[in-house]
Amino acid sequence: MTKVKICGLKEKEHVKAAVEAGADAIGFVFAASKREVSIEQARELAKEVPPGVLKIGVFVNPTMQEIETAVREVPLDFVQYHGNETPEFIQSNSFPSIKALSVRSEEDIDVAKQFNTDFYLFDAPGTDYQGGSGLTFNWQLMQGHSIPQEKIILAGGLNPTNVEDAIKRVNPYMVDVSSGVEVEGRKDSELIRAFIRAVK
Ligand SMILES: O=C(O)c1ccccc1NCC(=O)[C@H](O)[C@H](O)COP(=O)(O)O
Repeated sequence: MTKVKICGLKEKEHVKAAVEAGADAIGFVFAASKREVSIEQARELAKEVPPGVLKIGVFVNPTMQEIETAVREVPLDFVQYHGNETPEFIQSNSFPSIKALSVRSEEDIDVAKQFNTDFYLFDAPGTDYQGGSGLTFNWQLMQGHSIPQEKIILAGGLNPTNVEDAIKRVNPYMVDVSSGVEVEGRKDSELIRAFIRAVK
């Protein structure tokens, strides 16, 4: 069954709603964004996440020190690189990793092969921030690549209505959502539940 990551959580009630509804991963954004949280906030939110649900820290061009501090203090299970990090930078540490790639063309999907990471998160290009735009990209571009399906996380503009179709077309290991479970810029517990229901 396709796994689900609910990203950009800032409030305990939404972390609880996601966990209770069966989320497999929770994302905390440590980058310039309306969804940004501090290490202290994330540490408090993480207390609501039981073992078995992954805690993923989202970073944009972080320093190694920033990553190490967050991994230790929250603590995090995965580091999601959502900026222009190089393959060498990502490989210079041993943290489980996800490399986010903005998809405009088939070539953008091939870029994944340069990175030795646990997962690739294919996303629409950012608008206001580096991610979390709420826009979809052309899923047709995900046909015919040679990336192992079990390494693919699909993101970008997913919501309770379109996620079933997205899964049928792309067959990802995991889907990721942020804007699609928000109302007026704030997470919504009912939409979180509806999204997870639609996936499962
Ligand atoms: O969500 C953000 O605000 C964000 C800001 C800066 C870098 C990454 C960010 N989000 C990363 C994610 O994993 C989002 O869930 C992903 O981009 C999908 O977002 P959406 O299209 O809003 O569902």
